[in-house]
Amino acid sequence: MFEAGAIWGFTGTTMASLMFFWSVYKQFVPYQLRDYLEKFVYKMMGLVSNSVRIRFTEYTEDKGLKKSQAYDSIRNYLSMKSTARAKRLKANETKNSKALVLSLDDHEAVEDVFQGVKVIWSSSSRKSEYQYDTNRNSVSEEKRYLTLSFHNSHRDMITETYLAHVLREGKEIGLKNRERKLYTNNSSQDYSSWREGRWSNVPFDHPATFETLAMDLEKKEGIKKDLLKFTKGKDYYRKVGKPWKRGYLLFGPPGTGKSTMISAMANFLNYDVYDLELTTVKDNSELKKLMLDTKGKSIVVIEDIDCSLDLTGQRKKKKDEDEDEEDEEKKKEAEKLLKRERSERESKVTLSGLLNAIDGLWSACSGEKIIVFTTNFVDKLDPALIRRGRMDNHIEMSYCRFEAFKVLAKNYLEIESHDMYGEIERLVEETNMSPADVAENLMPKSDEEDVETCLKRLVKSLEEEKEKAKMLAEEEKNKKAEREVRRKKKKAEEEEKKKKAEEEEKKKKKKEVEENGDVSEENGNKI
Ligand SMILES: Nc1ncnc2c1ncn2[C@@H]1O[C@H](COP(=O)(O)OP(=O)(O)OP(=O)(O)O)[C@@H](O)[C@H]1O
Ligand SMILES: [Mg+2]
Repeated sequence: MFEAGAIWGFTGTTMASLMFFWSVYKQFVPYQLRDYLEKFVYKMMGLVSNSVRIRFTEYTEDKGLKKSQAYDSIRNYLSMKSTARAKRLKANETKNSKALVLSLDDHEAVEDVFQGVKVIWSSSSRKSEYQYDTNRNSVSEEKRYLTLSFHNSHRDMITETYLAHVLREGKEIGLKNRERKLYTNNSSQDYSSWREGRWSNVPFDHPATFETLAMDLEKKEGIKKDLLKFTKGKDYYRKVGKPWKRGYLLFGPPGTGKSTMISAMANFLNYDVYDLELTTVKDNSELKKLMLDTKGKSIVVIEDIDCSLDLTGQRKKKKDEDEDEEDEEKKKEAEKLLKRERSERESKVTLSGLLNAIDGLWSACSGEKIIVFTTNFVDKLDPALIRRGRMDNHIEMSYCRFEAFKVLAKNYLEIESHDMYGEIERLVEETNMSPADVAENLMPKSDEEDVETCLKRLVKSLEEEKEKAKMLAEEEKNKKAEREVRRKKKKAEEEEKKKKAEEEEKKKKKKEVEENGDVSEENGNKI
């Protein structure tokens, strides 16, 4: 008995040669006859070969000549196979792709084996000469297509399993090779007046990675694991009935790497980034549309959420209570309030609108999405906004400690250790300096500056910072003591006032009693 594979091994190769022969020489046949002859040739081949052919065209004609996604995915898949096997390749510079895309050249064939079954892919093109341009001139247009040929006995496996495998793999390759984008929302005014899309984009090319991110190593590994688990969790999320998305809240003082972390996340996952500027969003429905316009495999970012909108329910109340806040803190707060008030005038997005945008019913439209909020003041956010399930992972970005310093020193000075490390370790653990400031000190300012100069500058800065912090703490202590004295004085004055008022009251009452007594005496005498 003959094995189907064996027959295909013989006839398949013959067929591929015949197809190749036909695709090369058909151009010499008048095009009026070509379709007719092609049908005939394929019919004859079908009779002797037992092979099945599926054709995938570059453009889907039924959708007004839209580029076929299946064709692109197959081309990506074949580019992987053909670079290794085919003799003639074609290099394309494709829009949205960061590298050249190599694919099968026209009239070239390549073999693929899946679950022990051999298939042949061939690439062809056909010139159609009955197209007309806008001036009614006849123009020829090349229509490309890929043909998959296989033995009839594998029809079910190929159509059900193999094709799904090819499309899936091809899509993955396409996503990996695509040029990633940084999107930013156009203000509602621009959007309506200029008829632009809701999002504008530029190529995303931030160099930050988890390797260059300075933070506690254990924490960093935890975040990477969490992200990887998320990307592989499609089935899991479906099983537990949750939309496939995850929220991260990054909080910490300025310059601790919150924005850098977002870029590192995007580079790690190969995702696009949507930087959502809430202050320019007109209202809740606009926000909903913006979110609907975002694609999967992306990170939606809202920076400085505490000053984007009036989402901080407790802020005013808290401000009244905490009269003892530092001056600097007050200044920052005032600035943020001003920014917020300005934004309130422009935007009518409310807390509930934002909550809906994050996890309303429709937010699950396109899966695999990460939402990141950043803030300098985590305590001031409404708990509803950051509860687990909405912001699943709360990550504190802290001042630079020794672990983080070592990463920065490796990035900026290419060193792993130095005699001064002991001193620096002690200083960074005692001082609150942001990684941004540490990095600035480590960066050589000229070619003459060597490692030692940079480390010395850092030590000097750390010492100054420590001294400053000490002075500030002292000042704060004095201020606190002064405030306590003032408070006590105020209390004593109030008590004195109260005492005086009580005495006055007593005197008044006594006088009244005395006067009333006189009157009653007078009245008594009269009676
Ligand atoms: N953890 C870090 N690792 C590496 N570089 C860092 C880190 N933190 C800060 N930097 C450096 O400092 C610069 C500023 O950091 P970044 O913008 O990420 O801070 P941020 O926390 O977002 O600050 P803000 O709260 O003001 O937005 C970055 O360009 C980066 O070079
Ligand atoms: Mg930032």
